[in-house]
Amino acid sequence: MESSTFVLFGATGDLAKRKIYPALYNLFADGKLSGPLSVIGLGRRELSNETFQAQVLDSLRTFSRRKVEESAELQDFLLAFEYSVLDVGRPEDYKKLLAHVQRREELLNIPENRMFYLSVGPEFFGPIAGNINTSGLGDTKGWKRLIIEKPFGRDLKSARALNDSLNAAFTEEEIFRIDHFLGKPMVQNLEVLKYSNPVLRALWQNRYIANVQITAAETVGVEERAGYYDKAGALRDMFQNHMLQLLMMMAMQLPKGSTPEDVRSKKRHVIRSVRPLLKEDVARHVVRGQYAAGEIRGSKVDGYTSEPGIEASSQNETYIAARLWIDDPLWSEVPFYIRTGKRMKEKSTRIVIEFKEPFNDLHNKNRGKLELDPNLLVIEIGPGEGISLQLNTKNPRQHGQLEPVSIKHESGNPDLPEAYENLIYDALLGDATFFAHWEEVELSWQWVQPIIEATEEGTLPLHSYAAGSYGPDAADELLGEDHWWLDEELPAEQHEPNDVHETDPVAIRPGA
Ligand SMILES: NC(=O)C1=CN([C@@H]2O[C@H](COP(=O)(O)OP(=O)(O)OC[C@H]3O[C@@H](n4cnc5c(N)ncnc54)[C@H](OP(=O)(O)O)[C@@H]3O)[C@@H](O)[C@H]2O)C=CC1
Ligand SMILES: O=C1O[C@H](COP(=O)(O)O)[C@@H](O)[C@H](O)[C@H]1O
Repeated sequence: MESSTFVLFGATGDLAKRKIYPALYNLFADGKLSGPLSVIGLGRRELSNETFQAQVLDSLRTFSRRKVEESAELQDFLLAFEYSVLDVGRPEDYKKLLAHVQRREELLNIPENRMFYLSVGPEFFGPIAGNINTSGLGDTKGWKRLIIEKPFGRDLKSARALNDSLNAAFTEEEIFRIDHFLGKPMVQNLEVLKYSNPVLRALWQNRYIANVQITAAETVGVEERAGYYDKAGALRDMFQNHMLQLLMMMAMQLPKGSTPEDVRSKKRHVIRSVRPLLKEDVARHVVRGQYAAGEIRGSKVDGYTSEPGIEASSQNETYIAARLWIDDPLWSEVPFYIRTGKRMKEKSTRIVIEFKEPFNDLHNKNRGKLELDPNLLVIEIGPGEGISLQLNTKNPRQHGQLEPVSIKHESGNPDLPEAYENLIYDALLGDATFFAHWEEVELSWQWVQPIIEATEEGTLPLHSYAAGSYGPDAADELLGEDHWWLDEELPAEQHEPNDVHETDPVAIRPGA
């Protein structure tokens, strides 16, 4: 990797402290950052370099995955951080910044490679990009890149306007749109799972798959983000970006050895093939919910509208579920069920693939009931990572009765790189595989636009669900004859070892 200058807008903010500094430190400690490092932090408040470095150290001590110990290396790392005052709207501050960047490039003999990370509100993205352009910061002999955070627009129109403003200063190849779900190790593993396992590769299609369920359930509520969340809701906060990205990653098919552009083009194909929703049909395919008071793991919690900063009359959704189809020969007639919500029973992000059971249908039709449990492939994305496959087998201790067992692999490694580490590393390398391309973002907004409009026009009801539950009952109806696989029904939730050594990374466990 060539060395570069990391210019961080929003260096005094929450995201920088919780995610960006720890990610840079972990990359440094893992020996992944080659050459001299130069980080220039920016914000409106006045800070000396020493105070800024002390703040960075504090954030590492609090949030870093790796232990932070006094050492010469740690001192070197901290000395790479310098601070400049910059107000987004003041052109003269960009001139000062350019001089600062150039001084450090010369001193440390760093080529003119510049990474601009915008960890600030989206209203600043356009003005910053414009000022990078006009100040000369963007005229480099090396590369320049832009990392931006979500939210990327509020709807299709604003996302397009935002993209136009970025394109005035950066090409699509230079823009790295962070979706931290794409940095999660298991999400990055999805494609490898498919192409390196002929069994899965063969089964990954409508001939064998009955339905796919993608869930991101959280136990937390709105926390301290009332101002942002009450305007965003689950649709903008999670669904339009993270959930649809998971759908694309799950459904695309790639041959081994594909390039980053292949990955993005296959993802575009998936999202482009998702059957469009008509506004008048939204209520048949989408369920919105809001949490009411309830109990999570034995503790009583307030309802959404009693949370600090939320209006008692708020109609914002904290849960959303949708049923959709991909109009592609590989996936035709396979329903994809997607749901995400706050204050749900368990924290879990997972994909469940339910396989077809033609044998069941045959027996049901001809001879009554056999009722085999379906084969399930469960991909746990977080908080723990794992893969399990539920199969049916005969239990010799129960008169040969058929019962499900699961073959399970848990990564079992708590020290995996975090999403931000993976993504910042890739951006520094210029590898855009796990970043959202503009067309993916635009097509995602296009798909959710009728949901936004139906919500605004009041034709999409808001259902209540008790905190600590699985979401509103209406979301069950969305599945017709299928049903959501609940935490306790899935192999990943079975903890009784029974004949199996607890520490086996790959083990067969008795099923439900
Ligand atoms: N926090 C999180 O977990 C996540 C955040 N994001 C996104 O990341 C971005 C940053 O979020 P977060 O760190 O939480 O926000 P904060 O409010 O904590 O920080 C905002 C930062 O922007 C700077 N800033 C604000 N106004 C100006 C200005 N006029 N000129 C220059 N700098 C300014 C502030 O510095 P100062 O006050 O010194 O000027 C501060 O460093 C947002 O787009 C957010 O949506 C995305 C995912 C998760
Ligand atoms: O982007 C967001 O993601 C988090 C959930 O992320 P996870 O990595 O903890 O699963 C969510 O809480 C937040 O509302 C949303 O903005």
